[in-house]
Amino acid sequence: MSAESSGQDEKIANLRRSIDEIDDTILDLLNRRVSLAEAIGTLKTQTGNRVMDKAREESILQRLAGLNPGPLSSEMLRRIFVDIIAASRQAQEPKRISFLGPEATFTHVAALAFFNELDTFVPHPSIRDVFDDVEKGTSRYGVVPVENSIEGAVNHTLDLFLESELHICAESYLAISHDLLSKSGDLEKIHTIYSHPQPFAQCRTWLKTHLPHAELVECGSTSQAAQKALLADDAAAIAGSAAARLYDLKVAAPAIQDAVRNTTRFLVIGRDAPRPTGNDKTSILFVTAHIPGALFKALEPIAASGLNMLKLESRPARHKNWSYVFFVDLEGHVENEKVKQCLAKMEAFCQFIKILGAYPVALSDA
Ligand SMILES: O=C(O)C(=O)C[C@]1(C(=O)O)C=C[C@@H](O)C=C1
Repeated sequence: MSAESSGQDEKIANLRRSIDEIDDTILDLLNRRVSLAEAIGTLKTQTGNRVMDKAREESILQRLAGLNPGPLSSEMLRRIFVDIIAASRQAQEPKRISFLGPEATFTHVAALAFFNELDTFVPHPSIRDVFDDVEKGTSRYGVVPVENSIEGAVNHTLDLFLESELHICAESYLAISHDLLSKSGDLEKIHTIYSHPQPFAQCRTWLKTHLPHAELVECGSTSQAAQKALLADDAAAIAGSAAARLYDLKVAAPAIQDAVRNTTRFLVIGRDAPRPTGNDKTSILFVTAHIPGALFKALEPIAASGLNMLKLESRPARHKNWSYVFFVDLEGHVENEKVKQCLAKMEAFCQFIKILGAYPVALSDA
């Protein structure tokens, strides 16, 4: 190779580096633009306005044409921005969201609170069905429970992350309050109570004290329990207030759960990778190597880097007996240098490590 052509190659490599840097900035700006358009979309749908505003779009295109110094041609500029606006408009459209149903369960309430009420919410009978729907692209997001402050982890959700390519896009906490609901709202009339095993467990003391002779009948969900309570005058259901509204039941006794603070954490799953906000967490899963002190060694970089470990959970690895998968939530975003370096150090002590997502920390009142 001649000295001249190797000089040219280096020049091209340098120019390409500059182009890569600009592309990074364009990508960041495009995502910021889409996020702003999403926020406008939410406000528009809340106020009943149409998303499409042709006049505003045209004024954006005219304004940019007037500002364009070249060498980009006016025609190309227009084409590019027509596509950029189309992408923003698409992000403003109502989304399809799958959740662990049926309707009026706490997961449904969490999904409604997190997304826009005008989005389409689709109930599914199992957590796996929610994952499947988002994986296939039928729904853009899924909402699933992941842990309860009293009952602990929702193991099925954790296990599905092992196989799934979906990310955790967000978390959301919901204070769980169980009401005793019946057709008349009269406590004296109640002889049979329907509910899911979890609410029964969480209301044990109240039930023993106030309705010790009532027959307790387990159902697949609190919504199903509410439907059963509609069928007899002496029946009641333990369920949330959303079920009372949906099935037109009256509150015979409000907030009958034994613990004052009962909060469930839900995850929003999808393909988005949220940008750092300055107050984020990163969720990972890993399988340790079969060496003495493997877990200690795998976790040591977290302590050494001064990062807060927000959660540590373990589940049996199904491919091998007495081998475990660990789930860890770390303070910080995976794009932060400190988190990146910490994960790189952890890798040396893990057979397998997977980043499940980096997303904004949600407020919890628990
Ligand atoms: O400004 C608005 O009203 C928007 O909704 C944002 C936006 C855009 O991407 O700039 C998107 C859709 C509308 O048709 C007009 C403009």
